Amino acid sequence: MVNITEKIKEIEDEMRRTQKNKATEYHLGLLKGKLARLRAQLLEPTPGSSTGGGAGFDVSKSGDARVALVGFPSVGKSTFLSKITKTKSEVAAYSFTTLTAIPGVLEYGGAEIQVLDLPGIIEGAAEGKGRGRQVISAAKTSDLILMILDATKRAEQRALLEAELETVGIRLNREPPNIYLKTKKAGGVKITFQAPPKNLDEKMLFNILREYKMLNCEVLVRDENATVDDFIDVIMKDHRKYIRCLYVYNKIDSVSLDFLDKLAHEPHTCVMSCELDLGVQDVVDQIWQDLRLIRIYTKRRGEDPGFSEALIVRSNSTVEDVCDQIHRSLKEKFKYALVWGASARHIPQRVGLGHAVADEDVISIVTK
Ligand SMILES: Nc1nc2c(ncn2[C@@H]2O[C@H](COP(=O)(O)OP(=O)(O)OP(=O)(O)O)[C@@H](O)[C@H]2O)c(=O)[nH]1
Ligand SMILES: [K+]
Ligand SMILES: [Mg+2]
Repeated sequence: MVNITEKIKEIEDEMRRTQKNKATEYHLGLLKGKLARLRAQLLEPTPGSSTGGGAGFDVSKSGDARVALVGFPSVGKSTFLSKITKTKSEVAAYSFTTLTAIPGVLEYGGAEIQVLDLPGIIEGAAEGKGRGRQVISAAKTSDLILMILDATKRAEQRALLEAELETVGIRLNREPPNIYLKTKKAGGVKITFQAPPKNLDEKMLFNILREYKMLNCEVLVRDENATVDDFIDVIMKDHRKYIRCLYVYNKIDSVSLDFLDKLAHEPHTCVMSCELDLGVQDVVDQIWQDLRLIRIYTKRRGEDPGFSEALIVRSNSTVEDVCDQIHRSLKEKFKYALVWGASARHIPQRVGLGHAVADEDVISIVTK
């Protein structure tokens, strides 16, 4: 493990020493590729060690979605968990009060959302400082990252944390790059650009593919703005995770109104004070929106829909997913469904298994 960390340092140093210009562009691209590979290795679990590698905390997933609370020490993660769930996680003024993952359940609109309170992380977490790697692994398994920030601390805290998550392959509030890559058994490398690329060229991609020993593959770059980093993300796609992130500034009781206003206008951002109970419910509402979960109410023929109990499915779900939520074998008996609500073109609309559902749809399933 030390060995890999040293190698990473060496490459990082070399990249810092190398001036950025046309002549060094290919070399830098190659170094980036090497770096991404080493970092992925660093996160592989090492056999025989219980703490090392990418092992997360031993908390099994439960409920309809998982939200991870990530932040520096003492920003108020445990205070927030204790406020929005029935779980009491220890709160104190000193750093590293929380030493492991503490799960709580947030009930919202009939859904159960698992919220994970995590130990604070510090700069260098991705390289294994503190419990950083475990925290980051837990964050990687979540559907939404809540980055809790202290409104009274320096502004760079957010960029520092983002960099730590970025280093281990988490991509916040971003879509996967629009690059198609398919490995083949033979035929060499074929690279096509849909439009003239602004930041890439064929030679650069060849070099990087060779570094990854990918000698037979087809590449189609659809995005003219794609970068070397995007290309590496596509190659390393098994190690990349695209997760939504909500930035939450806590302790706004201790900052000026002007500053508060500035923070509140940043994208994907909420502000709150757990101490004064300000904005906490807004954060909870935003969590629900960002999770993009869908509530489906079912209705039996001739009866009113059961609004007291919702079935929860993920965004982009279909009637088939709804059937699977109800019972594993239901879709074998499925004839058609009637849908009332936002996804229906007329009311009710008769649909098949492939119909995409929307939040608060009412569905009646008719079986054979
Ligand atoms: N002024 C102010 N203090 C707060 C607020 N929320 C939490 N605190 C205080 O901040 C300190 C740290 O709170 P914790 O909830 O333990 O923070 P944490 O992020 O869980 O800390 P670690 O587990 O050590 O990483 C405590 O003294 C809290 O009382 C707030 O809204 N305003
Ligand atoms: K603390
Ligand atoms: Mg804590």
